[in-house]
Amino acid sequence: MSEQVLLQIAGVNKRFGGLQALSNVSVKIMQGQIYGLIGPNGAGKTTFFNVITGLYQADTGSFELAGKPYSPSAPHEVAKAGIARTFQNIRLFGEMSALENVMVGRHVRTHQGVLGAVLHHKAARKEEAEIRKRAMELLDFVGIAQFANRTSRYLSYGDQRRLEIARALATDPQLLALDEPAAGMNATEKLALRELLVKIKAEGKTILLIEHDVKLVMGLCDRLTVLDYGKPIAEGLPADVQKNAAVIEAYLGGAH
Ligand SMILES: Nc1ncnc2c1ncn2[C@@H]1O[C@H](COP(=O)(O)OP(=O)(O)OP(=O)(O)O)[C@@H](O)[C@H]1O
Repeated sequence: MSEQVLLQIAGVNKRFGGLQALSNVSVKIMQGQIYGLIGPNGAGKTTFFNVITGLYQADTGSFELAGKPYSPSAPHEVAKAGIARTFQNIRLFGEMSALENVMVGRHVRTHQGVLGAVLHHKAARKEEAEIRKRAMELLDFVGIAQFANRTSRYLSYGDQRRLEIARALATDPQLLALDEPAAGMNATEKLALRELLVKIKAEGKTILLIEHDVKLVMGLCDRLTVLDYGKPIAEGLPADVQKNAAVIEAYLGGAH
């Protein structure tokens, strides 16, 4: 199988006042990989996600997705370019049904404007039916089709996380960026999440994963980068990173 680079990011710096939150961070993620980003609290992982998804502007850095430069200047532009993300703190539309949440995600890829939808043009109606169908398929794919019509805030925590992933997948992303998807999950939910991520990978998607659960990261990721105080201190295969002295010192040897 010929390996292709999907995401290449080089030389990212980001400063908040006196704090250098990211120092010369670079990653190269190959198509179809699950790539992990780990590090102790405050290491800069979420800041890096926010930079690559357009929520924060980097001070420096170059960004390439599938061989094309992209400019992470605004979240909707990033979604159009083919990156979808979830958040550390779940951000669903709580009063909307599970199905509606996924349909909203799908709208990034649709053609009829808001006006078409409002006026219920024939083409808009047809597109809406297609969106609904695809959204149902995605709910089924993540394993919560039976809750399609349930108001999303009444879903269990694990199912809300699955719903967030379904909504992100609805944009047909080339890269799915997950910010601590296992946070707050019990062991059974984590196991199910792991299976879901393996299934998403099997569909040919590329995943960038921030995760605190080291066992999950080590078992799932093809490669990973470790950040500490905003600096990359190791990069490579999980088995090698696990043995790296700087990593053990900074992270694995501590709370884990
Ligand atoms: N908007 C901001 N303004 C000022 N400082 C910020 C901002 N966002 C993040 N920081 C700081 O940047 C550093 C990196 O934070 P970040 O949230 O990226 O770390 P993290 O690795 O994701 O941590 P955690 O594992 O706890 O989520 C921290 O010191 C944090 O306080």
